[in-house]
Amino acid sequence: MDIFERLKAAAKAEWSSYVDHDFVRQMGAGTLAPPAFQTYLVQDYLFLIQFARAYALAIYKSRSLADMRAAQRGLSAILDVEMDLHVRLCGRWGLTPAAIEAAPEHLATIAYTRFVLDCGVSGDLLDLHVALAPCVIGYAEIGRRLAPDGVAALGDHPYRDWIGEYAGEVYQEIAAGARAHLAALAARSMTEQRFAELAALFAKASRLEADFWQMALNDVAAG
Ligand SMILES: Cc1ncc(CO)c(N)n1
Repeated sequence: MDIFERLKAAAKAEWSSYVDHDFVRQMGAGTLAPPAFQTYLVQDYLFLIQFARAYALAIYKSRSLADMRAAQRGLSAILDVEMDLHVRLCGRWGLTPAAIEAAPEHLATIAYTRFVLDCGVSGDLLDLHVALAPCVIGYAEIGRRLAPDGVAALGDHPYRDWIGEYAGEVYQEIAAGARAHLAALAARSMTEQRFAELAALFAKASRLEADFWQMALNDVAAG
């Protein structure tokens, strides 16, 4: 069992509140209300700006070039891969990057991103990567789950672009790389006494992921 499996097992309830969230189920079923998806994607764009800062912080907190390169891959996954999806989809709704960046951040966006940044500022590189893990590895798991028969089988699914992005090979490899790096980092610097502390960080980040989905559902319910 690698460190990621151990963290997931230690935070079972929080993890499933995230990956089995209603938002995810509705998206998979194609029944998710488009305004909820739009709210989510605009907030996610703002979220990714802060997560790019968190990966930049991981470069700063690295003592070896190998750790720096791992963090750089996370940063480039956001800047060169994920952001393209967000810009493309928001563009279809007539939203420019400038308009999205001018949108106010929801509290759920602020809570999650600043929590992760604080883990990095107050802790070490392992704390920071554990706080980042639910994000990158979780979306790969969700993507695979929503496209069990592969991206091609999605047909004209209303959320095929989103699902295809996270189920696709490029993102799956990014997540596998992040998972392998986390395992190497833990093998090098984790003590057993520290595991409970790391599991608490992981559980909190997973809960903040669930709150992020919920924020988009609540926003639409509130009109
Ligand atoms: C909220 C959230 N979690 C994870 C990811 C994956 O990068 C994302 N784009 N947004």
